[in-house]
Amino acid sequence: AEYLRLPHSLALIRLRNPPVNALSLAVVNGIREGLQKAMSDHTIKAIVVCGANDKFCAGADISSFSRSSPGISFGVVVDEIQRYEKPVVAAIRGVALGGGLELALGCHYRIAHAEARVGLPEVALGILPGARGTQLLPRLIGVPMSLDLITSGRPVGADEALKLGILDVVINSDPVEEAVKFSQEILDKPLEPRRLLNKSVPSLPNMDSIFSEAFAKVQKQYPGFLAPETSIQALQAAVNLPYKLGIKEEEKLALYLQKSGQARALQYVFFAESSVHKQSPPSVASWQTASPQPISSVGVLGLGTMGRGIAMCFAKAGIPVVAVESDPKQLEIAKKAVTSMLEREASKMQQSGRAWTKPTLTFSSSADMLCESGRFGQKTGKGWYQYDKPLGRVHRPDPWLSEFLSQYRETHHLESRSISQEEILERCLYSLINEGFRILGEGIAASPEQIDIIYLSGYGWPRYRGGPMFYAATVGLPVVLEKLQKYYTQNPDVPQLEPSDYLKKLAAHGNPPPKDWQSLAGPPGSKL
Ligand SMILES: CCCCCC/C=C/CC(=O)SCCNC(=O)CCNC(=O)[C@H](O)C(C)(C)COP(=O)(O)OP(=O)(O)OC[C@H]1O[C@@H](n2cnc3c(N)ncnc32)[C@H](O)[C@@H]1OP(=O)(O)O
Repeated sequence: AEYLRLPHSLALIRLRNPPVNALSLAVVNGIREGLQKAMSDHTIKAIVVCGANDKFCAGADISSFSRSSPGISFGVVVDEIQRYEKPVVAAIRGVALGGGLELALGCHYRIAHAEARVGLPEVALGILPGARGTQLLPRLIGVPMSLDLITSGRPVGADEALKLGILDVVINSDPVEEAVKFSQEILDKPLEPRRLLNKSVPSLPNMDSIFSEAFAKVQKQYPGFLAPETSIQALQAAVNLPYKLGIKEEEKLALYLQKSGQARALQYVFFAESSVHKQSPPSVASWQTASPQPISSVGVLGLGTMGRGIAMCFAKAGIPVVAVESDPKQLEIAKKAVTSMLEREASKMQQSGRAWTKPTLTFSSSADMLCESGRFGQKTGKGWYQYDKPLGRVHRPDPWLSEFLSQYRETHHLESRSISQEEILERCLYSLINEGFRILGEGIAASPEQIDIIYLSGYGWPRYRGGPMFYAATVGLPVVLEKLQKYYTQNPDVPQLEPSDYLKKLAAHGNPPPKDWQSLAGPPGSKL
């Protein structure tokens, strides 16, 4: 941060850390030194805080989160500012987010440009506004709006922020110039009413129900996410405890979130999302040089209009298709439709004198066998389980199924054994992850981040787990490798379990983070 003496006995502290003036340790120290200088200089009467390059501050430097504990010591700076005996005015352009808004809340006044945006988006990173945000915001704008803004993390525009009371002045001109004029006008005004830490949270008669509704809302809206619920607990502390104890509770809850795997995963996702926008396919891949890959068989999930069309395309190309449809009615319709399409195709080809080779089109029989026995699942009260009643939801094991499975095993010469939840999870996930390593090694996927973002945005993978490749790094690559080796030895007929060379190469380096994988594993192959 830079310190400048301005005319009219004013000091200017300008945050400078491109591109978004994030709060690194150096920036925080700079702010503190600037403030101390201004306080000890008796010729300085007021201080304006602003950001360089048309941005106030986008909060803590997310890239350094793994090295420090964000928020905690910065809260002390925010309190110090409030207690200063000279007015401190925040001049906001661009964004004041996270720690950036907390800094502004510490200031005695906040002036912003009409196009500025302010907010506390910490929940999106798996943390909470831990530098006094959860304690100061409700003192300024009340509990209901603080709950809304903190649990959603949504930033608001300057006009809305003015209405809510977060900002004092919104202008269309330069906020620094405005703050300089404004500072001179408020020099004689008492600072005590501007110190949020000495205010109490506006009380409401129905506070308990406001909080219980907020808990219910976030559980429904963000299932599995820890940060929104934990933020509500911090806001409860703001209501129930004096400031001194409230900030201790905020610190405790912030630490709990920082240590959770969710924070690490969500911070990884923040950078992964921004990097996938910039990445192009691996350098070896190009539409000009790409050659088709051999396809030996195809699986189609779902036999609606699209699924049938896709199955037909492959069948017509002579590629074996396995199609799975769980809805028995849809399956019947699809079988008839596909058969008649194939027959039409065959007769067309016969008429044109071309040879017709019957394609292999196999429907999975397991669900059929149950349905053929009248077991349509919950709707008939029987399926893989028996239910309390048709359409009932309470299920219990069915002796009929044990008999069915034992016959099935006999027919297919399968040996029965119990499979733990752990094995199910590992075999499903690690084979998926293994495929991820394979396509990285082949140069088909540009980066682990790309695979992860596809899983987060396209396959409902929980954002707070960071995607399958990040998950592999969380578990540890040597562990993933060892487990795959074990399962492959037990199931040599399942090629998906054979550890990929790319994974082997990386695991030889221990457990490097995803961002280092490509440099460690060397250039990808050229399958594309
Ligand atoms: C020493 C400890 C101090 C502790 C202080 C107290 C702790 C408080 C907790 C927090 O503040 S958590 C952080 C809260 N802030 C955010 O979540 C903001 C995240 N950023 C954004 O929403 C957007 O980036 C933006 C600021 C609205 C700008 O969006 P725009 O579309 O204009 O640009 P981008 O491409 O997104 O970003 C440009 C560039 O900047 C990097 N970046 C953005 N924010 C941060 C950040 N907070 N920390 C580090 N880096 C940040 C972003 O990754 C881009 O970088 P690139 O290299 O160009 O890809």
